[in-house]
Amino acid sequence: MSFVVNDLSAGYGQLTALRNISFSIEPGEILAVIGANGAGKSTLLKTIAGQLTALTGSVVIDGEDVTKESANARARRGILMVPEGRRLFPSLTVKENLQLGTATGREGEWNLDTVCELFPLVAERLNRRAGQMSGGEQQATAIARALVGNPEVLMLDEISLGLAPAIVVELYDRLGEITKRGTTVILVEQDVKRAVSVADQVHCLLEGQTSLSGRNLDVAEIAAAYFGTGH
Ligand SMILES: Nc1ncnc2c1ncn2[C@@H]1O[C@H](COP(=O)(O)OP(=O)(O)OP(=O)(O)O)[C@@H](O)[C@H]1O
Repeated sequence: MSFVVNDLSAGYGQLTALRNISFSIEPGEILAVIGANGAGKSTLLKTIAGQLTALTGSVVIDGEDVTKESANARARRGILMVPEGRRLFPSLTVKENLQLGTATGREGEWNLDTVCELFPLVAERLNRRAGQMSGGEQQATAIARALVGNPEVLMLDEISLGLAPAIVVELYDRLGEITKRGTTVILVEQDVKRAVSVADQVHCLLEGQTSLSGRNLDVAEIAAAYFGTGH
């Protein structure tokens, strides 16, 4: 499955928050999107997911242009996002939250049993209300909820935000299990070192535009692009 973003722009009313972003990802690769607060990272993910309308450009999965499709239609194609802040239903149990993730109707390796194997801390808490769990447990549940929808492209928006370092390491450790099944991962991460350590490609945004992108970039170069001191 190929995934291409070409010349994508988006915004809010008068504000163009994202300008002319292009990249392509191979199956099973991880692309890290990095940039300072307000750089446009979440806007990029929301536009790919279809929650925001693209002003220019296209999102193409497996040769099919989905730019005009609704967010639900894209989810049925396997373009799924774990949003910043997780957005679980706090009064529902973990299991009920996971069951909502199957609404994509997609067949595949991921189901309640396999996500529980991947995240034992989710397995132990299936009957707990989501709102009663720790941030790390909620984040694992949010990722598991997206996985049961059997994504082709899994987008993760700042999964480490506000979590204890140990749980962040545990969550990142699981990414290999996800990509080895061919799922492509796009992750937004503020921690440049962590992003570089897991990603095959890095895409750096500065004020809505690409300041640097590619493979095998070094951390100093990325840091310069992140802060806009690279040129
Ligand atoms: N719902 C919205 N309405 C209006 N402007 C918005 C909205 N969401 C984001 N913006 C603006 O769009 C720009 C990009 O924001 P975005 O959330 O994509 O950045 P980000 O890189 O994800 O930052 P953060 O790390 O703070 O989440 C910012 O100037 C922001 O203020």
